[in-house]
Amino acid sequence: MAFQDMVVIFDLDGTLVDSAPDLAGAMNHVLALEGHPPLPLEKVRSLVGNGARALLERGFAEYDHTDIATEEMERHIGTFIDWYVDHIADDSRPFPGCEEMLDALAAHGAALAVCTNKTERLGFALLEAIGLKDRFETIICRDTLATYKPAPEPLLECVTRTGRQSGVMIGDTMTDLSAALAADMPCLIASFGYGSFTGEQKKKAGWFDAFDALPGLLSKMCD
Ligand SMILES: O=C(O)COP(=O)(O)O
Ligand SMILES: [Mg+2]
Repeated sequence: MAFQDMVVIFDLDGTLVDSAPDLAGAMNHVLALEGHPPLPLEKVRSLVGNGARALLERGFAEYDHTDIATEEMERHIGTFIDWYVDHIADDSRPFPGCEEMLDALAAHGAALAVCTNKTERLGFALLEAIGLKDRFETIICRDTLATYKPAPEPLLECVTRTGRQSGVMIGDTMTDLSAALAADMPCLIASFGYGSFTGEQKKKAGWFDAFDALPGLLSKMCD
């Protein structure tokens, strides 16, 4: 496989972008309205990876606030999203070396894609706000297709849409690794991301500690 045959598919939260500060802001806004104290940033980081609903459910669960009625949860999600849209990149930034790494991969001829479990509304807004949106040939969000990660289809769709022969998933949580395994695609995990993995799960992915290592790792996969 050569770079020209490959689409490199990036997860967004916790992989390209350190978005936890603004996600924490939105979550703590909702929690405060319900009389709960704010959760620390480190805790929120560990809860990100499956979309807004799962994030809120996990946040409320930290206060043993479970069995929330569907209508009530929809209201919380609405409040969360309204706040988050207004603050989407107050403190969210690409992880160090992100732009340089994307430049290097593009220069090698790789196609670049995003596959995120954020909805299109939030995913596009975040990528636009941090100036990365135009770098990607295709962006697949949670509501772009009928299925979302950990289903394999969104990853396979990135390959189809870019017309490349194969894809490599770059992510930070088990959601990304499971999707890649289901799509029979190699997966590299950012150690600086938000995921947690068992020893067995760790062995199923390649790992990198900083973006400057990524072009070299991918180039080895091309050999
Ligand atoms: O917003 C989330 O919870 C997940 O988003 P990601 O798929 O880009 O990590
Ligand atoms: Mg992620």
